[in-house]
Amino acid sequence: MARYFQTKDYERTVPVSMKLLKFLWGMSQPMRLYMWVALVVMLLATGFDLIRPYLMKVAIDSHMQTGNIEGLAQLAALYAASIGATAMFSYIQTVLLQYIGQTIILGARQKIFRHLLYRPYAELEGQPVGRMVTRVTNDTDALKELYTDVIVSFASNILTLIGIMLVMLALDWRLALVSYAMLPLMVASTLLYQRYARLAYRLVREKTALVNSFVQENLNGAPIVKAFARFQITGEEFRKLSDQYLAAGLKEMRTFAIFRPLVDLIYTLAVAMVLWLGGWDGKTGLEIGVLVAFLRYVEKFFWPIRDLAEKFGSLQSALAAAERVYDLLAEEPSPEMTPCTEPLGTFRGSVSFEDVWFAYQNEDWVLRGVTINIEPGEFAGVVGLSGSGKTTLVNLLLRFYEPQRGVIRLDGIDIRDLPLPVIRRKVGVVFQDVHLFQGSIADNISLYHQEISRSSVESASRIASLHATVAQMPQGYDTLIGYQGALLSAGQRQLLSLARALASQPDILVLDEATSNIDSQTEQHVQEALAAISEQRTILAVAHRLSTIQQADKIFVMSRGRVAEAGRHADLLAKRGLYFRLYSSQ
Ligand SMILES: Nc1ncnc2c1ncn2[C@@H]1O[C@H](COP(=O)(O)OP(=O)(O)OP(=O)(O)O)[C@@H](O)[C@H]1O
Repeated sequence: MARYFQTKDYERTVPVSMKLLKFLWGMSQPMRLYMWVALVVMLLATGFDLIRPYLMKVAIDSHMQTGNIEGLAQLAALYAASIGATAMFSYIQTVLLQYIGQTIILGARQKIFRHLLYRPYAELEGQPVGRMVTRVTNDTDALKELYTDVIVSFASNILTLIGIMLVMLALDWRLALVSYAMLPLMVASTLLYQRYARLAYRLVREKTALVNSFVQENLNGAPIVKAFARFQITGEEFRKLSDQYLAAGLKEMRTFAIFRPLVDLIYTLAVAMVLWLGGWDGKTGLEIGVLVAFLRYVEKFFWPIRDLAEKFGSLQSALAAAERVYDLLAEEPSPEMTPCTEPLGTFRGSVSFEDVWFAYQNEDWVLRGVTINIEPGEFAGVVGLSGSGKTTLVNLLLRFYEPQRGVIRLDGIDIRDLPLPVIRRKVGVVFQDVHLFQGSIADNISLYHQEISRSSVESASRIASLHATVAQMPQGYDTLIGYQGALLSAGQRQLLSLARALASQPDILVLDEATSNIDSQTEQHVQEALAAISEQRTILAVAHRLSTIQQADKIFVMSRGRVAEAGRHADLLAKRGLYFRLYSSQ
């Protein structure tokens, strides 16, 4: 059975640390009063349920045997009332518990999502999106169960169990002791069940996350799947994952399926023992009503135990989810979490890299002592072969990563001393890969910033040479652009992304291959517009197409992480070095 679950990871039990309990207890804080009320309601529902076998005993022993029809009718009414009360309290209990769970988890889900967004860029970049989706959705759902299904019902089950044991003792202590004799058997099978149920459940969750990631990745990359006719391979890979998911699900089901009949078997044993002892005792005068009531209590006696065992599985999975959520939220907040209290002053716009060394991993240096100086209002170009480190410069300037050595300064201030929100607001960037959100053109330019008015959106769009295209659209700036801007051409998407960077009127504009998909005529317009605005702001443009940066005040030529050459277009051509070769090859 030990090899039943192969994955070692899942053989780990969740340590219920004080920290975790404190975290869970803390999350329930706003709902605590409701939880107490739910416990009372639950006990009332169970109490009305438990009273019925006793009413039956009274009916048989006191009324049927004496022929007291009136008493019997009264009892029948009481019996019916208790059924009604149980139903009513059960309903209230369900609604209340769901309300508690949903409310707690509403807050938790928002916290997790915000936290993920604020994680450092380097960390997010390496994560499969599907796994993060699972954290925000599935894990919070599992956590919800803790509040809807586990905590309160645990307390209620334990109290109910004690209640039943006491009632059984009061009815007939010998029969009670016989029933209790089944407890060790029950505990043993419960423990065994818990062990395998927990492993099975974790396996299912892990496979769920894998399936989610796979579906997400392949649907995002649908054009590649189609263009490279990867239907069959992708289908087969998904089939393998689904098979693993199915196998995990079936393991979980088998574990579950064994447990219930096992409990029934133990229960039947208990009934047989009670009947045997009751029958034997019957000769010495055990009232039939007591026996009937006792048998009902024995049945109910096993309910909370079975429920506890089953809920223990939920408890474990919820704890596993809680642990992941706790670990996630306990991570050091990224500097972006710290709200910016300083007023956003204006940069004059100088940018400098001073002997900057950077490696994404270990000692694989991508930048090797880069020194760049850009004066306020200058238009600087960065060129170089693919992989020479141009985009990395942009990533460092935005503090997506920190350099291992050297300093980057904005207006002479080390950017590590500048609050991130300040940098992000003052440096506008157009990325190589354009990402557009669902919504209209205007929404995508303003990114829902209230302070960016429709007229700012329009003027940014004019500078980006997008206005004429938008003006022709029936809904103008309110035109919906579809999922990831599917309804726009690649060039239009780039122009939109440029307009977005311009709309916030940054002091420093960074363009990473911002015009690579645009025709030369439109590019010419963009160049002129940029030249006009570059009088008030600094522009740093990374480009493959050298025509883009010919007018630049300075051009830096990158080669293998170093600045190999720097100067104006004409001077660099005259040098007949790397820039000349790049230029000649275009
Ligand atoms: N997130 C990352 N993790 C690890 N290595 C990376 C990462 N991003 C880039 N690199 C590596 O860093 C080097 C420089 O990449 P960078 O994107 O800065 O080049 P580039 O000059 O902008 O190239 P291109 O012109 O193709 O955009 C490359 O060798 C690349 O493999």
